[in-house]
Amino acid sequence: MKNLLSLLPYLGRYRTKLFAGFAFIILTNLFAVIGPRYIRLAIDSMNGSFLIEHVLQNTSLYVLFALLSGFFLFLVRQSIIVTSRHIEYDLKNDYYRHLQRLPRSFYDSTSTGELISRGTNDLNAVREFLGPGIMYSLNTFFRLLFALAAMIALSPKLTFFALLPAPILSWSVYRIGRSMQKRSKSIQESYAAITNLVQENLSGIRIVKSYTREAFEIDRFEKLNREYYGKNLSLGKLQALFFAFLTSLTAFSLLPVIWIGGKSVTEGTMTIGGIAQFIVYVTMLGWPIISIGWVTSIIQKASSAQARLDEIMGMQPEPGTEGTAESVDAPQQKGASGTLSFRDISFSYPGNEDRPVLEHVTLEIKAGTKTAIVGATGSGKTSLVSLIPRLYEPTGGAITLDGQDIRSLPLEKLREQIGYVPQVNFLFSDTIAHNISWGSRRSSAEEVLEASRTAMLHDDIQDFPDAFETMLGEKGINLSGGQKQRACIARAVAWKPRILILDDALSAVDTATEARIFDALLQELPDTTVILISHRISTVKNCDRIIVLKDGHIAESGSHGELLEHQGIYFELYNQQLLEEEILSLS
Ligand SMILES: Nc1ncnc2c1ncn2[C@@H]1O[C@H](COP(=O)(O)OP(=O)(O)OP(=O)(O)O)[C@@H](O)[C@H]1O
Repeated sequence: MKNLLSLLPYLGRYRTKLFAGFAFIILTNLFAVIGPRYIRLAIDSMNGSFLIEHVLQNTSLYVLFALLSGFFLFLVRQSIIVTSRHIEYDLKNDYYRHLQRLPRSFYDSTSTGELISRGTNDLNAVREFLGPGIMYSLNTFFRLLFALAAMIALSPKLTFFALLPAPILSWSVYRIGRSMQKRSKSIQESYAAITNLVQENLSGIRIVKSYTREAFEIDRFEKLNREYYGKNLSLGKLQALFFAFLTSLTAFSLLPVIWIGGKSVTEGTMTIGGIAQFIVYVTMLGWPIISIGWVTSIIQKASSAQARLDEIMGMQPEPGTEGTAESVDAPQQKGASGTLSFRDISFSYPGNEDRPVLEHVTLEIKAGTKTAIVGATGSGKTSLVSLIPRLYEPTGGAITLDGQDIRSLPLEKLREQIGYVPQVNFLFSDTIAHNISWGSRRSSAEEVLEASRTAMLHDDIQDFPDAFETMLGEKGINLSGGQKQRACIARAVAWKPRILILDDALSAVDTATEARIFDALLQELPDTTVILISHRISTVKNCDRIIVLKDGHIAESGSHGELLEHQGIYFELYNQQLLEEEILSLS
């Protein structure tokens, strides 16, 4: 229950509407409880003589109060349920905004399906609490308060007997409610697992199809779905039992009312109209008492859902992102010249601290130079460059940009200087023009055209049905692997970065084309500091400097000529690739 306290600031934002809703709940219940008084007066007015005016007058008043109660009930829904929708809107925005600010390392250990499930299923459970949950809790409270007061005023003795089943009711609500909470928590976990499976499967549908694992995946889905279905059925059964049990228990309350009430009428201590009024109250209390069980399950469900949301919302966002202290205090950087310096950098991935990936790397990359990083797979190339935009933080040492520690720069300002093309590229379901200008809020149509030329994608685009306006992805055409990679390079170029990082960015095109594209690219961007990761010597040989990484250390460094003279790892790699080319040309 205390998990729900984190919703207080949201409730506070809409306090006026909520207070109005609170007042409307009091009014609707007050009128609902006043109404039955006129049933008593109407019945008692018939005692001995039948005066139609009395009956009409009292029944009209009863109807009037019922109408007033209905009107305020309408306003209750308008204020409380509408507020819950406002808060749901705020919560969704905050959740998504927070997800955007969480560090890259968070996404290494959390599945997308899990995050989607929390943002939909859990958030919906919280919304149900904020709307129906709060509304029915307050309604039950005031209905009980007013109806009990009216019942005691009529007959304290009869009220006592009518309430005799109440302790059994409360105990049952508590016991069954706990069991329902356990089941709904387990349902939410199952739902998250299903979402994750579907999300992963649809993303990897090409692999599933190429390995003909459709039946296997259908089977996996069915298994999880059966589990989810079974859990829902078991909760449904429990709820059905719960409601049936509570409904019959409330009927038991009528027995003592009729028995002891009847005796009071014969003794002359109560009128028949009084008994009728009393019975209306007892039936009036039926639904609020039953809804205690329902509201309990809503609250319990929302409490575990909020705990799951808080787990994510409590995670530390990336330091220096908008709204955090670091970005406010940090000095404003107006465009760097692009000299990067790695000073004694060590690094291991979060959670893998015993496995160092980089150790004591010291390296200076001068502004405007072109540096290549080569090395065996797993030697730490991607890890090294991912420290530049601070996707991860080094465990030792510091990186400076134009002499300034990058940790002291606002993250946004730092990343504004960098164009990063990762190994695994990604394009959005949007037009090719929007994909290229995406992020670079300042790109004009000419700049998009220019960037596509630099990435040597322009000719391909002209062949697309709607040129730059061609839709990509789900609703549009699919690009070839090489075209996708060049579109991602064009996006980075359109960003006009000071520093351009290309991580194996053209692996899907042949060696000669890769070298040609890079040579052109390097010439087009004379002032940009370029860091290029590639396995191909033909691509890196024209760079100013080539760094050879081996097991997280810099093993060699120099120009193509210098490294060949050195006759080390690079030399071996060169000869190996030369040999491969010769064999290929012979075959
Ligand atoms: N997110 C991660 N969490 C934990 N370990 C990781 C993670 N990413 C990479 N590693 C490990 O870090 C080491 C270096 O990986 P990295 O991707 O930097 O190598 P690389 O030289 O770029 O390799 P490749 O040429 O295959 O891309 C590898 O041992 C890899 O298993």
